[in-house]
Amino acid sequence: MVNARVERLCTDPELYIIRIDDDEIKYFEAAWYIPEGITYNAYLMKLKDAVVLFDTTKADYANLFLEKLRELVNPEEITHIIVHHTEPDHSGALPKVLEANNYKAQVIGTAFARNLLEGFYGKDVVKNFKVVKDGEEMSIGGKTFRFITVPWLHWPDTMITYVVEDRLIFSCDAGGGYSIPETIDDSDEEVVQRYLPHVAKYIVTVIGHYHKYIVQNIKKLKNLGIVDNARMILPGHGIAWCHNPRRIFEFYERVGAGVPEKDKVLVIYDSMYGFVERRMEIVLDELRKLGKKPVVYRFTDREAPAVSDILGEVPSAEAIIIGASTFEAEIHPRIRYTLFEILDKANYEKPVLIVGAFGWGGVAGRKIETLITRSKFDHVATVESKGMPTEEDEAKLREAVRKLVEWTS
Ligand SMILES: Cc1cc2nc3c(=O)[nH]c(=O)nc-3n(C[C@H](O)[C@H](O)[C@H](O)COP(=O)(O)O)c2cc1C
Repeated sequence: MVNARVERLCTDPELYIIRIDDDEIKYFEAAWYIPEGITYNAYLMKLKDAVVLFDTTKADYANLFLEKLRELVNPEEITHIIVHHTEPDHSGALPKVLEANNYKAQVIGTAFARNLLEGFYGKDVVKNFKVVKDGEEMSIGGKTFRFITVPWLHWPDTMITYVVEDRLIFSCDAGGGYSIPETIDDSDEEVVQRYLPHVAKYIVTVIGHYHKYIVQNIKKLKNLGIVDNARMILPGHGIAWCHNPRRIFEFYERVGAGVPEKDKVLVIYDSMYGFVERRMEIVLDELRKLGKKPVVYRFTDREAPAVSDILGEVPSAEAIIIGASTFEAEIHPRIRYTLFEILDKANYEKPVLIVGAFGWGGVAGRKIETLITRSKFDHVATVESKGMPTEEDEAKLREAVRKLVEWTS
């Protein structure tokens, strides 16, 4: 059941989180399988003469959101609504919130956000809209609100808000992650450790297409001197970083840059009748002999892992091994789709070994090789042969694995 949580994050300023815990969603953006669910975080700040709402929630949960909002404030008292990013998981409830507010609040966002909101919800939501530019400051309720654009993190409309006197960063999607963490903030290390892999999965699936902008935009915020001093980083999904806020942006930088975990080799393959599988047994044996720690995802007639999970593993891999069978003169469809998404969203400089099996004419290995050589990945070798691997094939596979491992050292 979808739940809502409201908690006070601090007393000075008086700041609350309204978190909708969505455990009913299956495919985020109708694409990414997330059985772990997701949260949509909005924040409410009560100041001397102002009440500021930072983002809202998904349209489906507008009534639940309003119910929780009313526990904190009469919606008509909201003076400002800051829209960091118009994707409807954050803006969907805005029309209902504005209706409950009698359109009294000023809505604040970038020029792009204004356009998108009008396109999504009509003219009413933008009739009291204030366009802000990069670096612009506004005095609200005695505090200085600085708006900083972070374009393509992950839409053109995206910005963050920095409340200068309190050193608070409201970062919306930047700093977010999948899953429904047990805690609201980062006070429990075990919760954080369980949560971080969901952050990596979120980064690659949602922001991955623009991953160079992750590093670029975080650098921009660091150069402004606001990250090192931040008291809290408050994202639109997942954990609110109230204790060690820098940690989440450091994690984002590592994922954005594809910093590998020592010895982790990501192995992905399909096998219809076990021929690719036999090759991968040899590959895995050689990898383990060389002290590597393979993480394996396989598509067979019994299992089909989520591509979103595979994507989340790419940034921290030292190297990747892709095994595929030739299927109707093409790469097997499962691997074709997985590879398409990896190249689009997790295109890193990492060594790749390709392993192929075919019946009457090898195509998959060569096609993968063409795609890999055109990407940022480094092509180490392609070992492709017919049916069941021979002793000669086995020797070639072991040699190729050794070459791959040397590449990582
Ligand atoms: C639906 C299907 C389509 C296939 N298409 C081709 C093909 O176009 N060219 C080819 O050489 N082999 C083709 N094969 C044969 C497989 O590539 C070959 O048997 C390979 O060893 C399969 O490995 P696997 O059982 O691990 O998937 C096809 C097999 C199937 C079941």
